[in-house]
Amino acid sequence: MAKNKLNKNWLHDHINDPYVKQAQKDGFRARAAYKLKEIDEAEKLIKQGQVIVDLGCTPGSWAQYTRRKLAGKEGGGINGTIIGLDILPMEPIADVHYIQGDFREDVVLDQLAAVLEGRRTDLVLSDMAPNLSGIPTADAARMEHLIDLAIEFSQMHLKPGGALLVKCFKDMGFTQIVEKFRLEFKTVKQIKPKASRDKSSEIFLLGRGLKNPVEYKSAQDDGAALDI
Ligand SMILES: C[S@@+](CC[C@H](N)C(=O)[O-])C[C@H]1O[C@@H](n2cnc3c(N)ncnc32)[C@H](O)[C@@H]1O
Repeated sequence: MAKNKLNKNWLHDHINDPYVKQAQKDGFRARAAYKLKEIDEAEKLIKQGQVIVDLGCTPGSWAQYTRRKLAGKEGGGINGTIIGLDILPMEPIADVHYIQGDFREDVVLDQLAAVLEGRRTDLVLSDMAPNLSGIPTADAARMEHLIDLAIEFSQMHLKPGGALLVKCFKDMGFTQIVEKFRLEFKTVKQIKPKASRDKSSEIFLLGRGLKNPVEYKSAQDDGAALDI
């Protein structure tokens, strides 16, 4: 199909999408908020007082939803901690600690660890998706790499009873990713929320309860890069 026609079809679908309209009404920056809302309502993931890490947070609709769930009744601050991370800049959201950086870099992992100050998290969310090259094997490898890193991060920073929710694509190394989840988590669930477009192969994996939590060590703790 010609590129112009594809763009027109996308625009038509976008304008008529009920979740896009709802997001505008509810003040969410993206329709993606409803994917997290649906999963959260079914799985009871987000609770007051939690420490939550939101990987790939820009433009911020998951962080907005999470913030609303942790907000106090009187509309003051939040009861809990939200840390968002993305390569791209994000317009600030009150009470959300935002870090700009690439999750694949050790220095960024150390920044996240510094903000956590030794606290283990209750919930790690990852809606990260790599820039696609159009080469299926390369794209699957990039997706798998991001999810491997999210699993490693969870082993080091999740509470033993915590949960990791990641976005996957059925046509991007999905079987291997499910296997890895089963190795690392006590329960694993596949979830396709209604807000996730039918024609997309997008699916979410929810892992609960770590089988092999490990202690966090920064690259510097390993003595890897000292130049003195
Ligand atoms: C689908 S968007 C996330 C939408 C977000 N959950 C929301 O509700 O607004 C995916 C995000 O993942 C980010 N991303 C992709 N690779 C990343 C990486 N290596 N490190 C950090 N962020 C990354 C992208 O920049 C993009 O903003």
